[in-house]
This record gives sequence, structure tokens and C-alpha cells, in this order.
Amino acid sequence: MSCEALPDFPTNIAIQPLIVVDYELIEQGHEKETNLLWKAATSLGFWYLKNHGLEMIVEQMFDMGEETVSLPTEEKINYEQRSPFGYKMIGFKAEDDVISQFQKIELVNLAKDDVMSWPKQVPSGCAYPPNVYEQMDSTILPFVRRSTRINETILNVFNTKLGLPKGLLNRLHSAEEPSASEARTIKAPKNLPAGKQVFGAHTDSGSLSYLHTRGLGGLQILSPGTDEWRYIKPMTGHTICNIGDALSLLSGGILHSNIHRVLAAPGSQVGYERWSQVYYLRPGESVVLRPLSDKSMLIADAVGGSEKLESNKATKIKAPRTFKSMKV
Ligand SMILES: O=C(O)CCC(=O)C(=O)O
Ligand SMILES: [Fe+2]
Repeated sequence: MSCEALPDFPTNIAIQPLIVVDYELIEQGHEKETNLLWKAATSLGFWYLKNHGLEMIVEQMFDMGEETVSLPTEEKINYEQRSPFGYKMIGFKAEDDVISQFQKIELVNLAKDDVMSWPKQVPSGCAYPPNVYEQMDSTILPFVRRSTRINETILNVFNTKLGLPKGLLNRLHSAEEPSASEARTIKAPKNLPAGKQVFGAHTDSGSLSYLHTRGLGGLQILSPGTDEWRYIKPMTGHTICNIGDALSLLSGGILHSNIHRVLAAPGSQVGYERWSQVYYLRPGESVVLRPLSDKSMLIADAVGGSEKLESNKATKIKAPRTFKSMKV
């Protein structure tokens, strides 16, 4: 379905503006753009990324996701994830009222390790439906490779700004090392009751998340220092990026992991299926999650500062906000 067919995002709801970062300029080392990225990542922890080169391939990822969820239930249920990866219908086995509202949300979780090792045996031990394997070379591998390249560029900026030894953040997130990084296609059905939560309030547990939409809203963030939830407006060609807890922790809290949630698409958009394509970057499996204070004066200062500020609290690190109801 093309974005043109969709009703516009409503104008009468609270919107959180985000900084727009041009990926091409970041790749060229453009100083002003780099500063903009740093500002976004250390304040709200959310920004739009444009010119990232994923526009076409994301549409193919959505097609792959659509094909997967369109399989007959008796077939796709054989792939219900037996590991954190694979096909998933949230709340499929649940009968109580709270969970049943999630019942028709479907996920296709593709482990980065499975994709990168293709066509060898999948490291996660997960079996995917045949159409997923058919689209590995044409779609999924290029999506994961390009996302990996974008991660490397962005992590390099953070690495420099944090004063870390050259290449350290990239070594901690090396695509060659096994990790829980993954590509996820999410489908939420149309006509969910207005205000219903698709995903409850949470912070992302990994390092970086990239959310590609098909023009439907519903993502909200809790504006820092307030109790106000604001929508993030989906914008064509603009991927919504955010910092997760792992990177926030490694940076001693300098990079900000902000709480967010997903509601049914607002206004007349509610009448359409809501599709998201996410790439979650997570640290390598050997990485110990602790502030890199011994590698950066800036991080040492940030952690020391919060120690002083929070001297009567048990935790010594300026940890990401922990009042989350779920982990993604
Ligand atoms: O589907 C969305 O809009 C975002 C979902 C989300 O927050 C997540 O996948 O972590
Ligand atoms: Fe999230």
C-alpha cells in the first residue's frame, strides 16, 4: 500500500518535534551535521535520519513481512518463535483481557547472525518460513548490511565525541561477533480501539533502534521532565532513530535512552494496518555492560558527576530510566 493512499497524520494532537539528521552529510564528516546528531542523541535521544539509502529496500522488507503474515495460520504457527527470533504472534496463547488486545500483532524477527551467516545453518537455531529464505539475498541481507554500515558511521561519531579510543564502540558492536541484533517487521491490525497500546511504555534495551514506517503514526515519547506523551509524526523518507539502554549505559548516561510507547494509529489513520520495520543494534555477546569510564574522561566525569549528585542512592551510574513496563 502506498503512503499516498493514507489519511494525513492529524494536526490537532501533541507532537514532539525531532532534529533531522542528514546521513550523507554525517558520512562525509560534515561538522555541523555531526554536532546536530550529537545534540539529538544527548538530549531527547530520538532523531529523524534522512538520506540513508534504505528507502527502496525497506519497502521490500515490508513486502517480505506481508508475505510472511499472509501465510495460513496453520502454516505460520509452525514458525512461532522457539527462540527470541522467528515469526511471533503476540499473545497468541493468551486468553485474559489485558493480553488479548495484543492478539493480532505479529512480528517477524530476523536475527542479524542468521542473516549474516546465510546460506549456512542459522546460528540461532530458528526456522523461518520459506519466503524469508527466498528473500535473503535480494532483500534481507542488503537491508542488514546497509543498516550495519549506518550503525558504524553513527557509532564512529559517538566514539569521537565521547573521546573513546579509536574504533572502540564499533568493536563492541562488531557485526562479526554474535549478538542479539535483529531486523523486525511489525504488523498491528487496523481499527484497534482508539488509545489502545500496541506496545506499552518502555525503553529499548539495545544500543540503537531504527524505525521505518509506512506513514502511520502511533509512536509516542514521554517528553523528558514532563508527564506528557507526545506523538512522533511519521515523515516519508525519514527514519526515526533512538538510543537504547546499552549505549546509554556504556556512555555513562551521556547518550540518552528515552521512554516511549506505541498506541493505535491516531485519527482516521486508525482504519489502516500499521506496519513498522525496525533494526535493533545490540552489543556483541562478550560485551560487559558498564560505563566506559576508564576509556574516556568525559564518561568518567559523567559517572563521577552523577555519583556526587546521587550520592545517597545505591546506584553509582547515571543509569537510563528504569520505570519501564516492558523491554524491547
Ligand atoms: O512500531 C513502532 O512504532 C515502534 C516500536 C518500538 O518502540 C520498538 O520496536 O521498540
Ligand atoms: Fe521501542
